Amino acid sequence: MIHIRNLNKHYAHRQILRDINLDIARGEIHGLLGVSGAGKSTLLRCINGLESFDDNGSLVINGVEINQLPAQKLREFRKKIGMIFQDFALLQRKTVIENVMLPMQCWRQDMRNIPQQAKALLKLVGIEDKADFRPQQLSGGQKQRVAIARALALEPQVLLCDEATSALDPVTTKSILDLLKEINQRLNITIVIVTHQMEVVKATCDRLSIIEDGELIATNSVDQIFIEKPPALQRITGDIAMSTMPGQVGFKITLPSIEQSTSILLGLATVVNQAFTIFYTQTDYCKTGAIVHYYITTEHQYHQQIIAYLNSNSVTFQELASPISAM
Ligand SMILES: Nc1ncnc2c1ncn2[C@@H]1O[C@H](COP(=O)(O)OP(=O)(O)OP(=O)(O)O)[C@@H](O)[C@H]1O
Repeated sequence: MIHIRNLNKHYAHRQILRDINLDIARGEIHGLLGVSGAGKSTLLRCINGLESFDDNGSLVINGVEINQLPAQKLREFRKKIGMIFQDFALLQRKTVIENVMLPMQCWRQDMRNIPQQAKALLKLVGIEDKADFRPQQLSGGQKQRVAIARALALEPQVLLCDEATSALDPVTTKSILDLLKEINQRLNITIVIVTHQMEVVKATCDRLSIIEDGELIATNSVDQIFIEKPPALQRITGDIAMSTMPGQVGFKITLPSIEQSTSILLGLATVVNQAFTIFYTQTDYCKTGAIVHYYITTEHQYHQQIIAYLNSNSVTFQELASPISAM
């Protein structure tokens, strides 16, 4: 659906995006995660055709190469891409339904059907009763629903979300994310979500890319990224470095479900004669289920048995730093 190859972007002499290569499948919800200034929004604007990029790069959406597309063709192409923003970008002097009708009026569709189509969109996003309100009479979540309805007005194939829930409280964020998932399922729209909120990615996205200083550092399914926790993700989450007590060995064990945890931990207890302690646990609730990270310590004599046991059960693990070996 979206194929990006060797995409570089400069502002004046400063390079903002570096050799981005990324494939996003039709119907996927893809997250772009990174710290502030990493280049997420710039990449989103390139996908939307709002920003140009270096000549040698390629960005193909639904079979159309958009690099250097003539202006009129680009305008036509952009009809198929909807976008929503953190600040909603609604016209304050127009009513809710007028905001939703605007893109259809601009593109001169059959004017008779427009009010009916706009009402259907408001129903889809759950605010048909607010059609005649003005944006300032709505809550943040309701405003974002209007923005989503307007973004869907031209029946886009792709919906781009730029920090769309960053200004919302957790409960409203969840309701907007649920709506995006419903739209993705019902309309089979490909969704790209730019965010710095880890919970948004976990709850909503199928796959995830991490951007750091303009470079795409990691791309994978969300659960695989949270199982592997590459250093780029740890830099965003600010994970604390755990170490063991002197004379002990420590491991971070990652298990892809709570059910699997029980059997692995029971097996581990047998291997070390029950002599281990779980001193910290952390759970990542992803769209596909819970990924649990256990931090354990045990006596040094069990070091090799634990490694053999974890390897034989294909468990993802990391050894924790030991103060003894560091001395
Ligand atoms: N129009 C512009 N002119 C010059 N530099 C720009 C422009 N737009 C963005 N930048 C720079 O490009 C870099 C990436 O910005 P971008 O907005 O893409 O980052 P981001 O990851 O989306 O950050 P945030 O999460 O804060 O929105 C930043 O250093 C920013 O200062």
